[in-house]
Amino acid sequence: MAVPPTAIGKRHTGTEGGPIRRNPAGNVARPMVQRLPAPQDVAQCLEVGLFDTPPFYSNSTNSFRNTVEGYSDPTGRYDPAVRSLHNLAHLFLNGTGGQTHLSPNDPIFVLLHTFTDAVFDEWLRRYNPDISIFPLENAPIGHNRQYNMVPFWPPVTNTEMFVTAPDNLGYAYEVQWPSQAFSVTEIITITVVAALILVAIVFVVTTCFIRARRNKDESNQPLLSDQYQRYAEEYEKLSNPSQSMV
Ligand SMILES: O=C(O)c1cc2cc(O)c(O)cc2[nH]1
Repeated sequence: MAVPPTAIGKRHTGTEGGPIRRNPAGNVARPMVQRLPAPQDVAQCLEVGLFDTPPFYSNSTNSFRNTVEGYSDPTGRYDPAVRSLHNLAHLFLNGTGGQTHLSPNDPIFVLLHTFTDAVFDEWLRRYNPDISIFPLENAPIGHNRQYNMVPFWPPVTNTEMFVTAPDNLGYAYEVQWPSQAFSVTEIITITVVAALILVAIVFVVTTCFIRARRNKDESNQPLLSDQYQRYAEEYEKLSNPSQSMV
C-alpha cells in the first residue's frame, strides 16, 4: 500500500518517537515534577561547596555535581524521590524533552543545557577550585578527571573542561544570580544577636549618661560627692550628731 506524502512528511519532520511533544506540568502521576526549578533552588545549589562526593554517582549527597544535575534536593541532600534543577526541567516538559534518548530533539534542550553550564561556570568562578578536587579514580567510567568525555570528538578530557567559560570557550555568561534567602535558623540567630547588641548599646549609653550627670553634679555641688556623702551618713549614725568626728 502506498504511504500518503503527508504521512511521509510527518515521519521525517518529527522525532524517533513522532513529532516533538510537550505537556508542561501535565504529569499528574508525579506531582513533584509539575513545577519548574525556582531561582531559590539555583541560589541554594550554588552554596554546595564540594564539587563531588563518593560514589561520584547519581546517589552522591552534598555534591554540587549531583545537585545541579538534579538528583539531590537543591541544598545537596540526596533523596531518591527528589528531582530538582536540570532533571526537574526535563521532567517538567513531560514529553520529548523528558526522555533521555529523545530530549535533544526538543530545542528547549539547548537552552536548558546552556543555563546548566552557566550554573557550573558560576560555581567555578565562586570557588575557583583546583583540579585535585575532581575525582581521579572510582567515578563511573568516563567520569574520572583524565578520562575523555564520551561522545565528544575530537577527544577532550574532564580536566580540560574543568575551566570557566571565558578561558574555555572565549565567552562569558551574563546572569543575575539570585541571592540566598535566610533560613529560619539564620533569621532567629540574627534577631537574637541584634537584640543582644541593642541591649548592650542601651546599657552603655545609660551608664555613660548617669556617669556624666553624676560628674556634672559633683563639679557643681562638691558636697554631694561620694566622699562627703559618706561623712554625712556617718554623721547621721552618731548618737550625738553635734559631736565632732575629727
Ligand atoms: O528522571 C530523570 O531524572 C531524568 C529524565 C531525563 C531526561 C533527559 O533527557 C535527561 O537528559 C535527563 C533526565 N533525567
